[in-house]
Amino acid sequence: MDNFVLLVLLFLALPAWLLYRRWSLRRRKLPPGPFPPPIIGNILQLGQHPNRSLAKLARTYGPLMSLRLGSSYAVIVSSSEMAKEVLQKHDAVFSGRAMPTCVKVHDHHNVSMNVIPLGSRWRKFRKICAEKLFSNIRLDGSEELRTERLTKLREYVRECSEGGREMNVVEATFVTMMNLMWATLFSSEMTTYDSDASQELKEIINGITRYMGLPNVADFFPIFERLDPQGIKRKVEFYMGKLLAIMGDLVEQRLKSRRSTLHYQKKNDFLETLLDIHEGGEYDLSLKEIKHLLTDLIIAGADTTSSTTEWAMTELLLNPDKLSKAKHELRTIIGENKQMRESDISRLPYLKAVVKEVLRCHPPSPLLAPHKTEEDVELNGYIIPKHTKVLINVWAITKDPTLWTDPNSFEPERFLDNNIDFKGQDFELIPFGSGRRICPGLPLAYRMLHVLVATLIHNFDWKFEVGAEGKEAHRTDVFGLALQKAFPLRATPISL
Ligand code: HEM
Repeated sequence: MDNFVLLVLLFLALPAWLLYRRWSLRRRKLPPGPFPPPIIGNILQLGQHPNRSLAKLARTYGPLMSLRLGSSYAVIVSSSEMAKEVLQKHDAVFSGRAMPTCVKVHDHHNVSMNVIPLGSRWRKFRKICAEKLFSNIRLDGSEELRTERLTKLREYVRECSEGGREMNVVEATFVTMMNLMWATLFSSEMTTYDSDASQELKEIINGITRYMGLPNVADFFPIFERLDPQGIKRKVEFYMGKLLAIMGDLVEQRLKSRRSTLHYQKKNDFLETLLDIHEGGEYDLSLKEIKHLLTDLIIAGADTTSSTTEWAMTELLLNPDKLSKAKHELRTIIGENKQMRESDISRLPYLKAVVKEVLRCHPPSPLLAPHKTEEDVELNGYIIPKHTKVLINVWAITKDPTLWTDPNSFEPERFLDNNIDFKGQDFELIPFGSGRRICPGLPLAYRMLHVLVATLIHNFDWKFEVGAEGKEAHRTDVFGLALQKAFPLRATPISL
């Protein structure tokens, strides 16, 4: 066929295709959306900051919007009312997971709680998390382990202060957060500040989260899945392999100690609980499932918690009046030179408001994790077909001027005279999601976020220069698995 005939065919096919699309849209009453150019659809409209681009498109097409991303169809939810419909009223239908191609490595896609569909295995993981890992009793039991790690953070900040050293806040919070997680999971210390081990672990976790967060051609066009043209799956396979091997070693060592030590003293951590379940009869939990579950908890908890703490410090340093209020509250209620405990959180309304406001301004998962419909469902007069990818634009909701006065300014005070919380009931603030797929680590993240921020400000002032680039440059973010700061925060602590 020569080029001319091909051109004529294309010329004739395009209007026919447009007519067909209009007809099928009308017939199926899909939500409205921007026109999808042939083949690529609306991919290019996602841009570098999909949360912002989608929020802008939603201003034209409404809170329930259709997009064609390559060969897949997606619906974007952009208002608190629609989020409530999706995550509360029709939760069961919308709680499937759109499986990213890159997690199909080391059999993770068949075992990982983060990506497997609702079903008996997923329910088992969620029950174990809720009852055995993240219940208040369990978390109270492991608090001492976390307090020790916070004391080390305090010592490290003091050392920086005595040496007049500038601190890279995200490095320090990452190490502390990893140590808090490691303490809770394994009652051991993973890394020390400025050490090679901390760099290696950071590289592995950053590698996984960076590559998982990249837009992948193979997700838009499944025919490229095997080819993996951007090499994303190969990279995730490499880093995931390393993390699974670390988990495997920890599990093996613990099993060995449990079996070889005569008067073995049980530890107060998640791994001990998981191995007790594995050896007892309450749930059928294999060693493979334990390794993948631990890997999931680390991947899901790492960047989200440390980047939120970095954002909190950034906003407090950019708003010294808010920093003074938070510090004053800590020093009057907890006392000078004392370390706050997790049980003190409820006595610190301003600190709680700071954490809420940070999660509102900088939700770490701005589109949550992609959901998927399990069957056809009617919503707001439209039909959402089975297997539709559903993105909930939490970022758009937290910047909605009809819900929030002056939504772009950092105002913890907005939370002082109401009970709005981020635990999944108030749909204007759902950084952890809501419904069946709500973040299971929320109770641990809640504790860690408050005590991390408190430890950094309670007994320290901070020398921080905004610089010629201006305040807004410090608020620039990079879209990925977690919404990270574009430039790391550096500031010098001064002991009080
Ligand atoms: C600031 C901290 C955190 C934020 C903002 C956050 C947010 C989220 C979000 C938005 C989701 C997806 C919800 C959805 O699909 O609708 C999620 C899922 C998840 N999170 Fe978190 N998370 C945080 C910390 C943690 C921690 C500390 C852990 C564990 C130690 C954790 C474990 C998980 C897991 C396992 C899932 C997958 C659940 C499932 O698909 O059933 N997260 N998280």
